[in-house]
Amino acid sequence: MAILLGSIADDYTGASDLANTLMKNGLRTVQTVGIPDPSLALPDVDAVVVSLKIRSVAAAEAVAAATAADGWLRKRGAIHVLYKICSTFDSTDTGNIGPVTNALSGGSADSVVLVTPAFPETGRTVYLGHLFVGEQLLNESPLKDHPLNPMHDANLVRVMARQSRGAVGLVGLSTVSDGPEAVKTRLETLRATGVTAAIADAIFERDLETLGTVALQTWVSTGASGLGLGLARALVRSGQVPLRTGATADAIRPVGGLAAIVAGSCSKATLQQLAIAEQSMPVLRLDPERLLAGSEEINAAISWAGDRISAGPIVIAASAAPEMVSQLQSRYGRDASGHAIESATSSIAAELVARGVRRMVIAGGETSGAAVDRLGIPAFLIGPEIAPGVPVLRTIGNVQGDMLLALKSGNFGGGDFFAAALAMMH
Ligand SMILES: Nc1ncnc2c1ncn2[C@@H]1O[C@H](COP(=O)(O)OP(=O)(O)OP(=O)(O)O)[C@@H](O)[C@H]1O
Ligand SMILES: O=C(O)[C@@H](O)C(=O)CO
Repeated sequence: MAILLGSIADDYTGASDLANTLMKNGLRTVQTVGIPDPSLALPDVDAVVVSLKIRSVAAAEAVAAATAADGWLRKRGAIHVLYKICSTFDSTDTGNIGPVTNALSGGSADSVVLVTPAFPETGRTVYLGHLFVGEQLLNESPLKDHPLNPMHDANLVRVMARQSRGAVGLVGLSTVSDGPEAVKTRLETLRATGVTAAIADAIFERDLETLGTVALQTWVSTGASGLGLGLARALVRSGQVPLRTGATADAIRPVGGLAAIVAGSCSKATLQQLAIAEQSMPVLRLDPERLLAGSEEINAAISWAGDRISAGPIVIAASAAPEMVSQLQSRYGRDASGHAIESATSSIAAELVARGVRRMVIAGGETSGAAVDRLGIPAFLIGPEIAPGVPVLRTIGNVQGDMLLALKSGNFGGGDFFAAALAMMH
């Protein structure tokens, strides 16, 4: 299998978001879970997105996993690798965007890595290096209360510099608006002053087309789905890939079986979606304290599901409002409580699949990563889009048989997302 574009995503929902964008912009794409086993048969594609679960792990671990995935993608012919990060730049001061970007560029002094989390379709824009989420600066948006990576600084040049070895520069909007040659000149100027990575402003898709054109001429870039859009359009425009439209028919063949939703995301959008789902489906709110205490709460959830699931879709959620999340974290620690709850929600997902669930929506990036790993799913075909950033996924090579999944990033989707997703998964 020879590919043109490779991507390494720092979480699984982000990977499906990017794969969806690449498909919509003309590239045949698959999403793998880690580096696939050589025996896994993958279809012929233009792009592969390798999903990793490295957003919130120690930097050295993230660098090792991303470097291995990069080697695998290059061996398959990738001419460019996009490190897919969150459109809200989720990371901490000891976080991984800087170290992984440095490692993938090989510390090369030849070019400056373009970095932009802009994704205008979901309201993420960057101006003078500052990230806006809708109309709010990042640090004033609900991301300030994120359970794992609270974001307190909207100035991405500063955020990235705190994580990086080399200096970080800015490619401002006026330069981006002047087109690819102006961006290249700016990068050259930055390179001469020792800058190794540059945050690029982008507000409209045309800005991302400019950045994609420039990035494609380099080895590596770092960004969210918006930069994926720019790279895909640049590849198609350059004639290296014929434009292909639409999800593969295979990806949307019905799988039957039972349907369930598992949520561990505490993001504002997910909390609203759960409140709306409560009006039309049975919803079980897990008790986080009891989840941390042992397996009784998991067993109780499975038994609750068993009594209801043959009658229609059910929802099981650990999600809680920011005040409750911080109370739990102050008692048990941020990482310990997050990981224990992810482990519990993934056990619940596995038990549901063992009881016949074949269509599943999982809300939250870390939550999805833990559940997909527990299920041992090796890869996904990309189906139609449910909401911006969230496609229907069909498993490839799954030992439990074919399943349809939707891995929803915490902040994505409208109020009726859960019902809308299930309506597309048969
Ligand atoms: N009630 C709770 N109290 C504390 N932590 C919780 C609770 N419920 C879930 N969590 C943890 O919060 C984290 C949520 O992160 P996750 O990535 O799954 O969602 P998200 O951040 O909304 O999604 P995304 O990363 O896609 O934006 C997980 O580690 C999860 O286990
Ligand atoms: O870019 C985004 O916002 C999402 O794909 C994501 O990574 C959230 O986890």
